[in-house]
This record gives sequence, structure tokens and C-alpha cells, in this order.
Amino acid sequence: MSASGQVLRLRGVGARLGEREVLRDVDLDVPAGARLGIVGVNGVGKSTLLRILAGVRRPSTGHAELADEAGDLQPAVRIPARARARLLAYVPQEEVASAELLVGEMVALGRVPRTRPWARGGRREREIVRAALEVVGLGDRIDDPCDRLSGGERRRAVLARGLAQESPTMLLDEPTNHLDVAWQLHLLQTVSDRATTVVATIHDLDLALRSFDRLAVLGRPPGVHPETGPATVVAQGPPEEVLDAVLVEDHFGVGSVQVPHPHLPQSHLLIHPRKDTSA
Ligand SMILES: Nc1ncnc2c1ncn2[C@@H]1O[C@H](COP(=O)(O)OP(=O)(O)OP(=O)(O)O)[C@@H](O)[C@H]1O
Repeated sequence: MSASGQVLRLRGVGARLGEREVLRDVDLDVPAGARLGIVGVNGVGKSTLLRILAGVRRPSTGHAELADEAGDLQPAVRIPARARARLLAYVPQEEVASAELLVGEMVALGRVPRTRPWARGGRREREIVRAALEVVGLGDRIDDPCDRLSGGERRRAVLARGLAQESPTMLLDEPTNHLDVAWQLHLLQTVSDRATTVVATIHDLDLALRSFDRLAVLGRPPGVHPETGPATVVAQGPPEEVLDAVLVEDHFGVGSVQVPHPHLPQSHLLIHPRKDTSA
């Protein structure tokens, strides 16, 4: 953690992919201990933003900083990959399961930043891998080939690799994809319990409302092309304030209403088609 309490900081970040300007002028602060959800429509640039935060993509403009082991904010790409992986675990969206790897071997890759080559394969390392797999309900699949897992099981195994990394910050790209409802809740809770700081992209706005203490909405501001223009953070703050009906309609194209849960101290977001105002 830095002296300022920030673990990640973006200032004026832009991203270009090929000919396309995907992000422009993104400012984002992630304080230690935050649970930050990033929401936005398909193709708006959420994965690109997460890669920049993780230091695996260099921004085209601006600065992306990560607090190093001494707590000083540094350009994320300048921190060596192994040191960066001890600071944060990045769990990407989709991964092709390798037929060559066993599930336990794939999860053990999460241990590389923390172990010397001669320590790998040791009993303690195998216990850490097995424990991570047990947390995601796959303890008995440790010796199965990766390509024998279903989509949801593969998602859970990749999350287990992130957990096995034991990094204080976790960056997760759509962690709930392919998961049934019980696993969605269980895994978001598990990650929240184990990592000090969490940043995750998520499509389900209702789940986002309930699962994070802060949300950032990536959207296209007025004045840029509404489908292909560069996106920026158009709102950030407490989920119930951020996901107001006007913002949801403007940036997601649907109507919505927040309603209190009848038995729990939380709100839900009900989504409906937006009213046709053309008549
Ligand atoms: N190599 C590339 N060249 C040009 N455009 C690209 C390239 N890679 C991705 N894009 C485009 O960049 C935009 C942002 O992609 P990104 O994956 O960050 O969006 P996303 O918000 O995570 O999308 P989704 O919700 O669908 O996962 C998309 O419109 C995508 O088509």
C-alpha cells in the first residue's frame, strides 16, 4: 500500500487497439481494502482497462501506477512481472484449457511468483494447490486433464490459480461468467474474504449492486460516437448512488428500479425494457 493508501491509480489513461481508440482520459483510484466493480456494455473497454490496471498492457497515453512492495506507486509495467504477480493476481476472462496440463498443474502456475523451481512439486506446494481447488469445489479434480472440465468448472479452476497466488490484490475479468447462481455468490464472497483489495468487471448489474462497495461505470460520454467512440469512467462511487435509473438508461439502454430486499439489508436492481418514447 502506498503512503496515500492507494494500491492502483490511473491518470489520463487512454488505450488504442489497432486503429481504434478504446479508452480516453480514464482516472481511477483504487484504495487498499476496496471492492471495486467495473461495469459497462459489451465492447466498451472493461477488459482493456483491467489489463492496464494489471500492468500487462501499457496505456497509449497517461499513467497506470501500482504500489510496489515498499508501498510506492510505480508505473505498473515497470515492476518486473514476478514482483507484480506477488502484488496482484490477474484472472483473465477466457482461457483455452490446455489438454496437456492437469488441473493441479494449471493451478500450480499461480505459485510460480512465490516459489523457487526446486520448491515446486513439494508437499507444501501441493497442499496449497489442493486447498485452492477445494475452495472452488474441485479438490477431487486435481489430477484430471484441464480439457475435461466444463465451462463453469474451468472458470473455477482459473480462479483457484488466482487464489493460489496469495497476492493481496485480485483483478478479475468477469469472474462470474459460466457460473451457476450459487457459485456466483460463493466465489465473490471467497475472493472478498481472501484478497485485501478486489477489482472485478461484471455484467450482472444486480449482482454488482450487491457485491461491491464501489462501482465505476465505463461508458461513452456525450460528444463521442455512441457505439464506437472512446469510453471513459462516466460515474464512480457507492453502487446505490451510481446505478440510478437515468445512468442505467443512458449507458445500458434499459429501464431499472432499485428495490429493498424484503428480508435482507440490501437493494436489488430490477431491469425492464425502456419505455418507448417515440409514440
Ligand atoms: N486488436 C484489436 N484491434 C482493434 N480493436 C480491438 C482489438 N481487440 C479488441 N478490440 C476492440 O476493443 C473494444 C474493447 O474491448 P474489451 O474486450 O476491452 O471490451 P469489454 O468491455 O471487456 O467487452 P465485453 O463486455 O464484450 O467482454 C471492443 O470493441 C473490441 O472489439
